[in-house]
Order: sequence, then structure tokens, then C-alpha cells
Amino acid sequence: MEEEHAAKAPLPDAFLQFLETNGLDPSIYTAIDSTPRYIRLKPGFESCIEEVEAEVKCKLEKLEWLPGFYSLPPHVQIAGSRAYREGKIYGIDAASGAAVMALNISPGDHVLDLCAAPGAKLCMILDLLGDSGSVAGVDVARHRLAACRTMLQKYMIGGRCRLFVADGTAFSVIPSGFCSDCKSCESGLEGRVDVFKEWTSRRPWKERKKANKSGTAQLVSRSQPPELIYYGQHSGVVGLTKGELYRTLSDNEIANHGYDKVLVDAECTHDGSVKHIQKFEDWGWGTLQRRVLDAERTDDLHTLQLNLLTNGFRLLKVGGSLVYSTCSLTIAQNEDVVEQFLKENETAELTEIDAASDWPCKGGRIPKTWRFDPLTSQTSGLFVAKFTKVVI
Ligand SMILES: C[S@@+](CC[C@H](N)C(=O)[O-])C[C@H]1O[C@@H](n2cnc3c(N)ncnc32)[C@H](O)[C@@H]1O
Repeated sequence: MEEEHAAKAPLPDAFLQFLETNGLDPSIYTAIDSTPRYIRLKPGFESCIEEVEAEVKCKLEKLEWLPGFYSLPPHVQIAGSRAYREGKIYGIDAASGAAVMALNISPGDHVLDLCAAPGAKLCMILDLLGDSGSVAGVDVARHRLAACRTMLQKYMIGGRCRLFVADGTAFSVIPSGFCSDCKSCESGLEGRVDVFKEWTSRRPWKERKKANKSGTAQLVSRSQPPELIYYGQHSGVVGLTKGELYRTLSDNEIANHGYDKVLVDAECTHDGSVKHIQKFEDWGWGTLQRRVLDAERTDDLHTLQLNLLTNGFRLLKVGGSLVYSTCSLTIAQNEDVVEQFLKENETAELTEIDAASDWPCKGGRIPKTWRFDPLTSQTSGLFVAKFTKVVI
């Protein structure tokens, strides 16, 4: 969990101009001193609260609007606590928790998390699923997804998870539950050759050689096939052949056998993360100009976000739902993406988020979309919209 310091220097004019264009109040960026930290308790460890309080020497406040979440004063650091090291608590902002709750995870759901790393939301989805369903986590950044795998291992929740290094705009692997014409299952391995065995971190020599040959590129391209870097024992992979795991479906088949829920927590400029913006005091405001304010970067991101959303929606079954979120508060990366996506996808319906009636947040510029920010919500900034796939 990251530990930050409060902003001291005034915000540069170019950033203030950027905020004005987006209708954002600059005081969001000075609210950090009063914005709490949040933790999520791993299910089953409810009795640990007093132990955690004793360790961090402060009272944890239960969040009434978000089950399993507690707030603590901004200066308290949890990373060194025993409860954190032992995997009893997660460091995750409450707005991120809200984005996951918007998915309305039900037992047995097959879930796709298209921008999964480093994995705070993925862990929450797995905890909500418990002993049922499955999750496929995808990320284009190999090193970030490796960190996500470490989280699964630390919290011992990876049994129903698959992790793929892949470009989410082209990812096509279907839920592991779909087995219409393949005879494999964990109890029927006899006689089948070249099937995935139980996952082991010690990869065969042939595979390691191939990985070394392909170089150490941390980001994969659209044309590279997905690389499975982890699968749990109950993720549906054990017993499949490569052909079965990577088989693709037609759009008609996806309508019935696609994912039940998809999360697209898209790459963005992170300008809603006040802690992230404050890092530019150290990195230099020139870096902020390049990474956040540069119009061309925003245009590129808009295209990436739209493509991620479009592909995530393609992989959703009819009746399933998709949540789109970013930690940017700009119109270009949120409402503009939503509007264009709706224009181009007639089976997509913007959907009311049931839980939002209890959320301490503001409506977005489009009805049914929501915005968290430090002033309104006492959380980090986040935009959330939900879509359902309908038949037309
Ligand atoms: C906002 S972060 C996701 C945070 C994550 N959902 C969590 O809760 O921990 C966005 C992620 O998108 C990934 N990303 C960027 N471009 C991508 C692409 N084309 N396909 C898949 N992932 C991508 C980045 O590597 C980054 O890890």
C-alpha cells in the first residue's frame, strides 16, 4: 500500500486550466489531509478488527454504504501491520470498492476483469464469489500482472482465477465453464494428451526458453496471443488442451456462453487520484504536462478506453452486465467514451446502479453515471457507469 505526503506546492496554471475545462474544483486536490484511508477486511476475519485497531493504534470506522470496508485516519500506515502482512486486510479505496459492488456479483458468475493489475478489484471479486464461478484477469503489463499473481497467492484466493498477459482490446478467451463439445473435466483426464496439469510456479524448461527468446518486453501488443501466467485448481483450466482453452466463439455463441460480468477499469490519466497528482511535485510538473495534460495523450487514451469497453462488451453474454470505471475525472475519458460507445453499440443499455442510491457521490453529466471525488465522497476520484447487453 502506498504511503503519500500532502501537497505543499501550488498547482501550476496549466493544470488549473485543465481542471476548469473539465468543470473540476481545484480544492479536490487540497482535500487530501482530510481524506481517510480505507481497508477491506478479508471475509472470515471479521473478528480481527480489534487486533488491527490495537496494531495501528486507532479506531476503524465501519462504512455503512460499503460492506466489509473500514476507514481510518489519513496518516495511519497499514503496510507494516501484521494483519496486512498476514493477508487479513486489503488496502483499497472505497470508490474502487463501489465500482466492484456495481457489478452485482452473484454466486456462480463467470467474470472478466479486462484491466486487472495490480489486482485490488480482482481480489474483491474473488472474495465475493467465494467457492463458485470463475474470474479471468487480463492486463497488458506483464510485471503488473505478476504483482497481481503475488496478491492471489498472499491472500490464498486464486483457486478460481486465470491470469492472462494480453491486450484487452483484442482478448478473446471465453469463460472456463464453457465446454459444449470438449470431453475434458478434472475427473476425466485419462487418455487425454497435452492437457494443462495443476499449475506450478516451476515452469518447464521448454517454456522458460520460449519466454527468454521472446525477450523481456513488459507490454504485449495487440497481435500477440494471450499468455496464461497463472491458473487456479478450480479455474477450469486443468484438463483442457491449449486448443480448448484458447478456442474462440462466434458472436452468436458469446450471446449464450460469454461472461456474466465484465469489469473495464480502464487505463487513464489518473487525474482523479489526488495522491497520484501529488507525486508530480516530486516528478516535476513537466511530467504532468506530458502524462496528463497533453491533448494528444488524452486522444490516444480515449481511443484505447473505447476499444477496451467495446471488446469487453463483445465478450459479455446477453443479459450480462459490464462496469466501466476510470480514476480520471475528465469528460473526454468518461462521458465522451460512454456516449460514443452507446452510439456504436445498439445492444448496450446504460443501466441504473442499484447500490448508487446509498453512495456519497455525484451524478455524472449523463444520467445513471456516477462520480466520486475527495470533497463529495471522502474517497479518491472515480467515474463509474454500468451497461447491460440486451437483445434487439
Ligand atoms: C487503472 S489500472 C487497473 C487497476 C486494477 N483494476 C486494480 O483495481 O488494481 C489500468 C490497467 O490497465 C492496464 N492496461 C493498459 N492498456 C491495456 C490494454 N490495452 N489491455 C489490457 N490492460 C491494459 C494497465 O497496465 C493497468 O494495469
